[in-house]
Amino acid sequence: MSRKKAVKGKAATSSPSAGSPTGKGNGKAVKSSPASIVQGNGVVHPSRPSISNSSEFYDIAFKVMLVGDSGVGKTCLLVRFKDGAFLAGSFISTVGIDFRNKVLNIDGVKVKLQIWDTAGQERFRSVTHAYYRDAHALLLLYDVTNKASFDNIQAWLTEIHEYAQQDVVLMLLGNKARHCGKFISPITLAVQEFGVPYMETSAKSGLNVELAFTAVAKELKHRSMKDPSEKFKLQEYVNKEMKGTGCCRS
Ligand SMILES: Nc1nc2c(ncn2[C@@H]2O[C@H](COP(=O)(O)OP(=O)(O)OP(=O)(O)O)[C@@H](O)[C@H]2O)c(=O)[nH]1
Repeated sequence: MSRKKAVKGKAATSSPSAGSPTGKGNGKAVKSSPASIVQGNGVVHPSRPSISNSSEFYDIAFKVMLVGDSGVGKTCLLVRFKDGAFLAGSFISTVGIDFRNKVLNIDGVKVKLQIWDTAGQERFRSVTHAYYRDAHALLLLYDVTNKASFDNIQAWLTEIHEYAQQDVVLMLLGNKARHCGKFISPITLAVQEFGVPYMETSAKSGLNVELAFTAVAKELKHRSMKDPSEKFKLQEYVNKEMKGTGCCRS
């Protein structure tokens, strides 16, 4: 297997807010960065991301997209995974889309994840639609403390079925969860009805964040290697490794 070199992008976000597939949202602050690939008018050019070289080598690479309502914690989840830090303070909504890379060692194979952080706001929906078809995996986030974000899951799933590849790896993440015993919240129970692998995370504490990306990387690696001797079941793996049941907010 020839080893390739990873490239690194910078996360960048911005704008006022309000957004979900159903148009609901919560108005917030503005943030921007010179590394953002969003142009002045909010139009994104998928073929011209801002990238810089990095010295990390990898064997296989995949694109993973973070989607979900504005404010559920997509940017924070990515920052926690990439930098091990929590973006505390006032909520600054993402404008358009941006990405960060991380190379994971999955059973001796270097798997590069190029993780796209999308804006949850309705007004960027047409921009993010263009990226769905290239995504190998989608992490659909909701906020365990915000029922509206859970209620919007079905609308997000409809979008995903419309724009993403049929065989895309899909996982639901209930973010802002907290490890607090065996109690299982009504939302957690209801999420199981979607028949999509799910787990609960906290970008704030770091709970299960590494696991969410590792599980997806394992699934993608397993599919691409097509090794019949190696059986991998995403939900079973997550259930075995997951800490906490996420009944509380973090
Ligand atoms: N308590 C708690 N707060 C969180 C967590 N993750 C994110 N937040 C907070 O939730 C707010 C929104 O987080 P973001 O990561 O900006 O949300 P987003 O989904 O990227 O929002 P858009 O960019 O508008 O799509 C911020 O104030 C974060 O500090 C978490 O795990 N626990």
